[in-house]
Amino acid sequence: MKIEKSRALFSEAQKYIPGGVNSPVRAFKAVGGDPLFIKSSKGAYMFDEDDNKYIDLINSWGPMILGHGHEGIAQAVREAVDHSLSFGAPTRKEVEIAELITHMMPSVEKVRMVNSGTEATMSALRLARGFTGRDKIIKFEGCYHGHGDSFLIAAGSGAATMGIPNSPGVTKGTAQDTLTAPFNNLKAVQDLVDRNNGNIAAIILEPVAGNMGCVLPQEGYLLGLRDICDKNGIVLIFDEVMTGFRLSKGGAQELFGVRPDLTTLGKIIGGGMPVGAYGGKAEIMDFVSPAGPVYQAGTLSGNPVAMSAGLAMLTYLNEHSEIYKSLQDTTSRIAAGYRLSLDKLDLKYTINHIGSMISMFFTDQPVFDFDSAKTSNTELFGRYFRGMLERGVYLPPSQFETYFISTAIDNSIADEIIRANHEVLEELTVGA
Ligand SMILES: Cc1ncc(COP(=O)(O)O)c(C=O)c1O
Ligand SMILES: N[C@H](C=O)CCC(=O)O
Repeated sequence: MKIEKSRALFSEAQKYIPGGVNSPVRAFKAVGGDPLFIKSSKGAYMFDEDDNKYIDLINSWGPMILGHGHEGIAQAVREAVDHSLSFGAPTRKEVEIAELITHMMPSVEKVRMVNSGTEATMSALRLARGFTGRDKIIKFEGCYHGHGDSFLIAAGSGAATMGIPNSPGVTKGTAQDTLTAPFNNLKAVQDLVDRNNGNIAAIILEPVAGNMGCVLPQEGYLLGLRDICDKNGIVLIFDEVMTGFRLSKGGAQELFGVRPDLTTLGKIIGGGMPVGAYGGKAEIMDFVSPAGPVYQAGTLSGNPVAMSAGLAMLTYLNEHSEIYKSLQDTTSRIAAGYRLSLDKLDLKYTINHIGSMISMFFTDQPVFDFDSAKTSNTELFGRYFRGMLERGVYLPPSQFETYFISTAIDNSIADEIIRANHEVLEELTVGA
């Protein structure tokens, strides 16, 4: 594979950008080799600066549910740009998208737009604290909620990949207000709540974790958390930055039938543009300024171009809910193909999947929390990643991420992925 142009760009990039990238996981540090510089994308594919073509299983870390360059979204952006890039004043599109979000996700009675998932979770947390008058929060080991200080404790995603789940720079004062528990362990949460009686403002989680690889909630887990929150006056926050409008029209909360108090949303509601949002019960949301006392603001929040892209995307999803079944079928086809290869090669790796999210862990243990995710052989994952890349399949460059399937991946592309997976596993097995 020729990647001279990407290599040259990476070497230039390192002179001006820390580590040569604008988000750590992109640097390929966990998998080895040089990162690829991407020039364009269309449908299921991305093209790098050296004109190599890849089936994209990152899909911009989630938002490209409809694949790259969806015409409806692109057209909405073109039209918005013709009107303005930004006003810093209210617009009709903000009202329309807010109304649509509350329709698609009924637990969200009111919603505030921000510019990223990080902003959404930081703001939701401040709101939960302001609303309850309490300081402490509970998050789960291996869950990632962006890079806000309160969340860089036992964090997944890039923080886990870089081996810095607890980042320097977070003050002891902040860290002590973040309590952590293992995912899928209700007893651990109950113990924390009992030991910190009346001091917990919020429990925040990814209802399906995507940032330690794909990890599903066990039967009754989300309902159990709902119950603990109800009994203790704690605000339950579902971070649906990855799962909202991806796992179903109404997100993971619809799929599992559990209603959080607040929900955080991100990249998906911008159709790929930089957007985030937090919303939930009107009673809580009315604590946000200027309706209430909890301050939160943003010059570019509700940006008209981003709102137009998001509105086009959500409108499409709302009107085409049949895509969720087809995404699930494609993902199941890939999982079944992978399992067949594992059987043929007598390998016992673990595959977790739901809807259009899927991960393979290089471990024979079931993966249900961060500790079990960490039993995966990450060095082997690195070799697997490189093998897949050489065969034109671009996976997230870390074991602690999820692959995202888009509607642009049809059965024949899914079969290409399955074939590449088989070849690479066979090669790794022979080479072992
Ligand atoms: C579940 C979750 N929450 C929050 C974030 C933070 O979003 P952003 O990277 O847009 O700040 C991410 C992704 O990075 C995420 O996956
Ligand atoms: N897992 C993260 C987002 O969902 C990865 C994106 C990033 O950190 O750049």
